[in-house]
Amino acid sequence: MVTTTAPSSGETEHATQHFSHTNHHHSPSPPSDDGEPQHVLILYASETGDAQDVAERVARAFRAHHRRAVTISMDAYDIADLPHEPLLILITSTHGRGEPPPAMRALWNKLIRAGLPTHILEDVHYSLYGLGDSSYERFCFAGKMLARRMDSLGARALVEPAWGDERAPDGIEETLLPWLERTVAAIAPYLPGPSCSPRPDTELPPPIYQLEPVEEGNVARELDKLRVGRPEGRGLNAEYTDIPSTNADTSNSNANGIAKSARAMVYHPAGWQWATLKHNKRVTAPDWWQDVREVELELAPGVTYPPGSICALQPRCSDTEVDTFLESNNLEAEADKVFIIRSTVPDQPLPAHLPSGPTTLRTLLTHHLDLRCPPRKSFFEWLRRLSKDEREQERLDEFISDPDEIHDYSTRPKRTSLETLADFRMTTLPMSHILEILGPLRRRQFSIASDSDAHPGKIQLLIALVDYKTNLTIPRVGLCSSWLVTLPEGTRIPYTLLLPTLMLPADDVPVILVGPGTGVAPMRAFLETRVRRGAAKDTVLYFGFRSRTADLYFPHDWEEAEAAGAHVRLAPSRDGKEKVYVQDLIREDATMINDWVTKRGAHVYVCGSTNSMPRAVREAIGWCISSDGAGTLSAAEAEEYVDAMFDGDRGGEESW
Ligand SMILES: Cc1cc2nc3c(=O)[nH]c(=O)nc-3n(C[C@H](O)[C@H](O)[C@H](O)COP(=O)(O)O)c2cc1C
Repeated sequence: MVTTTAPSSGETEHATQHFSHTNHHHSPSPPSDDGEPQHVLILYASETGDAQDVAERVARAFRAHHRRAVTISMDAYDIADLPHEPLLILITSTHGRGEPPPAMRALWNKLIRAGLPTHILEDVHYSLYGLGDSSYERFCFAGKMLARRMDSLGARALVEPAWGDERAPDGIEETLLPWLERTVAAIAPYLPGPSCSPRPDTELPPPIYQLEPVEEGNVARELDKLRVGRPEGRGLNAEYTDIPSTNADTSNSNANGIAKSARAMVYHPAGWQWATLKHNKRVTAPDWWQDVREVELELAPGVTYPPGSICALQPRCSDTEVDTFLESNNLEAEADKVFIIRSTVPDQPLPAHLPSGPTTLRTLLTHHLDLRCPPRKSFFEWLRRLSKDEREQERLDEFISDPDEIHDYSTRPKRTSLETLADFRMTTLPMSHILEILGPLRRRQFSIASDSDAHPGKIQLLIALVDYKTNLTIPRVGLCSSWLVTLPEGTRIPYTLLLPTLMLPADDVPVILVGPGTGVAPMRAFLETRVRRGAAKDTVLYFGFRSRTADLYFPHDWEEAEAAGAHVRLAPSRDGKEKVYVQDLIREDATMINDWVTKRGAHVYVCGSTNSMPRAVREAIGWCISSDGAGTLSAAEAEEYVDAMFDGDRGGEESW
């Protein structure tokens, strides 16, 4: 919402400061002596890894054509360089309700400032690919907005933008391949390189990372280099932090001294902090099908956060899975050797998920790389390049040529990369390419369930242990939640805070909060804030759950909020003869809802783990304000009214 609004005129003043014409020294591609571009720059914004995977595939396509390509996440890019990028590829997904992924937000907010000269990007030639899901109302909206803004600032599209739809029968491949072909054909001729035929897809390319060994005596010195004078901005945006002893991983008794010193460090990107796990208690009944945890983290003194903030946690892979990987790829002897990762591609900074100081393969597999992610097409392409077994090659060719095969084999049953490797046991991953083949271990985001002032120095979360069955024999469990539930109290864990996408209005404006299941987490934070600010009587919470004895979270808080004057409406769907849902209770309160919405400008926030619930809530509110309920509007007018609330800033939805 905030990120997609039009620029306000108040921002005009400093708008051009972000696009310094003289600031060339950050440029990843200083023009060569004759001014020709040396590489194509691929800027991507990705939250769950798809757009990053596409960016790397695009870079490999250019390299296969003997052209240089540099990939940088948008949040690690200095926008001052943008006007000086002659050849640019932009790749972004869309999140929220048609919003840019967090990695695009800073760049986007600068791009939409009013007062930017309309020719500021006139030297930029670009090609753009957006990823999305057509079941969302605003399909590929972030990519579409970005393309429009690039054009309005004078940039020239070399190729028509294309949109990848994960719902399409062939997924994104349907549009990606033709777009990629056109993009390479349009851009490669401007880049230096031989005109010989491209490297075949099945040939292993030279590695883009070099693993430079570090001698035992130099580990501390290399770490100091990182600590002292750590440069700001892109490139070295990581730091090392000693893991407190409760977190020390002592499972590998073979580890030598060097390995231990490196393993005692866990990298975390700039902006991450450490918290102590204070509580991790199950709040669903012991015999209930779902294990939901109330988790409390204690923060460093002085850390506060606005209501509605999100807490991101970096999970870790289990020692057993890491050992399985090492063993099946014959890499046990390499596991604890210390090295520094260097990029072999000129101007290519290390991506944020890779540590810029000494590390080991074991550390990388535990904290940085994802062994659980269902393999994408690029993973099968890598296996095909590495495979020497004819039968496996045939099977891999089937996967590569038919997106349906990948969907049935990995996406739908959520087969992990590790399990896939076990199926292709004749093919092993070499140390030289592992960092390219395995994607980043992604942070997981949780809505904070507490108000910062009501719980000073604490973050409370409500986390459901994700486990479900597919057609695979071993049940699937979520990496982050399964890791969290094993942690003893007192464990130190890294976290970062993301700003809210839903924001409370002024205290005299009524607020309607709707949160079934664990979707109640941010609603509980909002309710606490409103009670603390004396706005309880103008706040109503609708909380849906199955049964009072099984999954009624935070029961005492609801009593306290009611005592303070708030309206708390509980909807247990299985306790009575008739099922009760949040939307039923909203209809029961038609008079109040109509008054609050149509006369007092109420805001509505909805959060939950289903796609149909937000629509049902909108319909219920529409009914309340229509002449069928307690209002005066026709059904069509009421629907339009509610949609306008959500399109503007009076409504917010978060679903997953
Ligand atoms: C919470 C959530 C919200 C999403 N919202 C939208 C949306 O509004 N429009 C859209 O086209 N795609 C939407 N998507 C689909 C993503 O854009 C798509 O899954 C994409 O492949 C993710 O790429 P990434 O992993 O690089 O972030 C959403 C996905 C999630 C998980």
